[in-house]
Amino acid sequence: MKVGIDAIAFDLPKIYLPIRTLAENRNIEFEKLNLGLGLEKMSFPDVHQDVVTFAANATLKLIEDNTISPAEIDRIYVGTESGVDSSKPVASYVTQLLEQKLGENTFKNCDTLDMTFACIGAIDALQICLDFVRLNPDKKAIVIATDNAKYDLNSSGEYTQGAGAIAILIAANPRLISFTKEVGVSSQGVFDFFKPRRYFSKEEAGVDFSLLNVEENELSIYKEQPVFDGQYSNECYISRITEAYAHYKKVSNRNDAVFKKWENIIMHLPYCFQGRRTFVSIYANETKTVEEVNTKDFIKSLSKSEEYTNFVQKALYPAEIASSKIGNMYTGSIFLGLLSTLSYHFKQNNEITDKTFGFIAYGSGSKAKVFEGHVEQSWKQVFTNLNLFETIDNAKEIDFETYISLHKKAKKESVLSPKNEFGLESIENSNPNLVGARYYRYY
Ligand SMILES: CC(=O)CC(=O)SCCNC(=O)CCNC(=O)[C@H](O)C(C)(C)COP(=O)(O)OP(=O)(O)OC[C@H]1O[C@@H](n2cnc3c(N)ncnc32)[C@H](O)[C@@H]1OP(=O)(O)O
Repeated sequence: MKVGIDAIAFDLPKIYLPIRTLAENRNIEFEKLNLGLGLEKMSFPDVHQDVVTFAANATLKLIEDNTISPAEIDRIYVGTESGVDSSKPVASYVTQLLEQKLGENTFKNCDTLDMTFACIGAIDALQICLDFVRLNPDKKAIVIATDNAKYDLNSSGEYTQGAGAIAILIAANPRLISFTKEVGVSSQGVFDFFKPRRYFSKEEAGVDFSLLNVEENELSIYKEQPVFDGQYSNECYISRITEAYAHYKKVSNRNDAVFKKWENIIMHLPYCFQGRRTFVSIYANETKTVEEVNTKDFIKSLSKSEEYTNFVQKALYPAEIASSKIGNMYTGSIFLGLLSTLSYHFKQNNEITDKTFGFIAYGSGSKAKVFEGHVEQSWKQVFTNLNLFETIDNAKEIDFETYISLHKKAKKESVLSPKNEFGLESIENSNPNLVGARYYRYY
């Protein structure tokens, strides 16, 4: 029996800052960001948007566009590293919101959960749900990847920002992608990118917690932006992925260059060109002699060669298209790559049924996973009304001042008023039993 992704939906920010605008204001060469890292636009959440609204909107679309009966859904598992609460999961906000539209108690018997392991949390959720359906073929699960990839102003992560959610339906005999069981894994505990809990005095926190009965230094917050070392995080990404690829060959009992069977390679993309800049090591190990690979600057020159550029254009480019215009989505990034790749083939009218995709996931902290998926016969049916590229191209450009005021949360009015979507309405600050509760509604 095949198990995998039966349907997919997304919700993305509707506003963006051109990378050229950011480059000009930060005094960074635009060519470095555009030609060197592949960046074109940076999507940014509006005032009423957060990881909850992205997740709820994507899931509502998934359910409505695919006429899924909510009663069929046994699990809703969310992968996120930017939750809005340290205890109450995003999943519980999502079911609460969906019930506003779909009816009270719709998800009463549905198992809901958040999973966090930086950018790989939604892949972990996917694999747990795949196993669940393998054991219970008559049941279905929804996995949601939702995040706001927000970095400090003026940091080297600033130009890689992005946000949004992707929701997928996991089922037996899927229409889109079926997955084989083998998974290559590599993990190592490191501090390449993390979001530590920090303790604050009431004054430092700068928030009115007067209703809470707290002592000095009892307030702790997670900063939305990570602590990170960019170049070290790149090294960890490359090491874990190379190791997970080797492990994948071991667990799947293969000695050949497995990537050669992959029509496309769908990687976690923290920015557009990270995949191509990394995969060159695996490409070299699999296709060149040890002497060549160990020659000084060999990998660097291979990465610029016509041979490798042609390979990138065929295998990796389709997943990069959306990334260059959205930015990082943390957990959602690998699923955006899948959407982008399938949308590309749909637009080109390519026949890719039965083709194999290689999936390469990474989460800081750190862990990588490598596995394979096969394109199912009815994939085009799912893509008929998805319009990913059109949706991205319809986003509204914002200017630098608007971006800064959104980043600093100084802007109070949405750039684009919410319409036909869930939006954040208010945050409780008067009832002591509910301080900090977030209220949303369908606009
Ligand atoms: C965060 C996650 O989601 C989890 C992860 O994956 S961790 C791994 C990735 N880490 C991150 O994304 C953390 C946040 N990002 C960052 O800190 C930084 O963006 C980064 C470390 C990823 C990149 O650092 P950077 O200093 O901006 O860029 P750098 O590594 O020097 O590369 C610049 C590229 O532009 C090229 N370049 C520079 N000037 C150029 C020009 N004028 N024209 C063309 N190309 C140019 C350089 O040659 C280089 O490309 P190659 O190495 O392929 O030759």
